Amino acid sequence: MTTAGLKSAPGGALRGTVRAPGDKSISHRSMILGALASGTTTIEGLLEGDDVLATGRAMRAFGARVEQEGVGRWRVEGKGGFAEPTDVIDCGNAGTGVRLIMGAAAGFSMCATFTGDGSLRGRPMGRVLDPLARMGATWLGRDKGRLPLTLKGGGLRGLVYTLPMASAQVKSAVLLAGLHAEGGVEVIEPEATRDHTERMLRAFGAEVLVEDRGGVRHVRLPEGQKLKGTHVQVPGDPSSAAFPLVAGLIVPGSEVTVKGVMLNELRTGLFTTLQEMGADLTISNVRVESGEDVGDITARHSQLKGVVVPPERAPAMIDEYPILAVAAAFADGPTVMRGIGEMRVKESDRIALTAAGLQACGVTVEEEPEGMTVVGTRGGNHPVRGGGKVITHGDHRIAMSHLILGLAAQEPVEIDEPGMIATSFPGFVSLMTGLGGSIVEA
Ligand SMILES: O=C(O)C1=C[C@@H](OP(=O)(O)O)[C@@H](O)[C@H](O)C1
Ligand SMILES: C=C(OP(=O)(O)O)C(=O)O
Repeated sequence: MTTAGLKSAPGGALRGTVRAPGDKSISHRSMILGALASGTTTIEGLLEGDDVLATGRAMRAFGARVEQEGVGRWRVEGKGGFAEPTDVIDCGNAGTGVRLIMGAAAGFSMCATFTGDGSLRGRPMGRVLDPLARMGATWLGRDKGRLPLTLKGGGLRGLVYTLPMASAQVKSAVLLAGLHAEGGVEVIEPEATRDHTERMLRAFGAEVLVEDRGGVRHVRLPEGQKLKGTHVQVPGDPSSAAFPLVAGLIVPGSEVTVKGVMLNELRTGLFTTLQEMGADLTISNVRVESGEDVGDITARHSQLKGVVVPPERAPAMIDEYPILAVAAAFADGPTVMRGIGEMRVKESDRIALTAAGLQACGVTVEEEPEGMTVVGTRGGNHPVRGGGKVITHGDHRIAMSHLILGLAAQEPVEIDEPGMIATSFPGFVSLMTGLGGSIVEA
């Protein structure tokens, strides 16, 4: 892990074709469902980022055999359930990992103690502990359900649960617990969130019933579902593809293609928003891989204009607002982002850090409790200054977003802590330098 900072500098156009790394959400789920299932699950294209590797180690601790067979190729031998772990489960930096694993573990009559890094220990776990407790699980831990905590599961009853916030992690925790709950579970989503758990549960042989009732999704998992190992082809991660694609849009003269990007519409809100801003983004070669639409996306340098992002689009692009804010800095006029309070409880307070990072680079940003407005500098007329030293608080997306900004600004941009980039996008620096970007140790 690099300890020095990193610096990105403006230079020539970015050009080339790259492959998106495996999707993080699907990679976590392939490990967890593989471990819960009976028999063999083979995975291709797994994201070998630190978050997913921590989930793989956790699955071993719960009794599964998890082996790497090649680059991105893994085999999970599930035992049809979890066995009690003999040590603390450390989920590292991964909210997705710990929340989904707690849901899965709650189904079994055993105790498991969970922890994570400093960032994860500060994030709210009550959002999954509340529904799990209603199902009959118990837990002991710090105030407000922060990690570390011990969860005791087993003997769960069914639950009909309306999500109090748009969170695929909470939905997934309830569904995974529901695999071993009397009467099954139903999750009601007033705002649709990424549906990978539903799709993948089906691929592992479970019956999942999804109904849209007046714009509200009802996801029902009937009692008694059994999972069987399967093959998972992990598609490219749109949240990671966002970085080289936005770089292609804001660095003059650029043309960047990212191949194999998942196009699930509950994940592609950023691309829709960029197109509304006037981005030259073209999608080609659309095909279906493991039940998900996948395509190749080409971004050409574009003069963007500011837009109002519909708040209801937030769940489909929640991790992409920091990089959208960077694109918005290069646009003509303000870009208004609202309904994004969830950004404050990610790896960092992403509204505060995005605003602070952009302000350090000479961009005007107005912060709101659940939103922010980035005032674009009208591209060539008033270029983005850059030159900031950005505090990332160990947040990978804050780090990558500001490094992208530095490739298109007038002065280099420095970030303090690049090590965490490996949680979601271990090849980020080499991929960007391969396209012609200048990113070096600070
Ligand atoms: O389910 C998932 O894989 C994820 C859901 C989102 O979190 P929330 O469920 O907290 O919105 C997202 O931010 C995270 O990166 C991955
Ligand atoms: C929020 C994120 O991940 P997680 O919640 O899994 O830590 C992310 O990757 O941007």
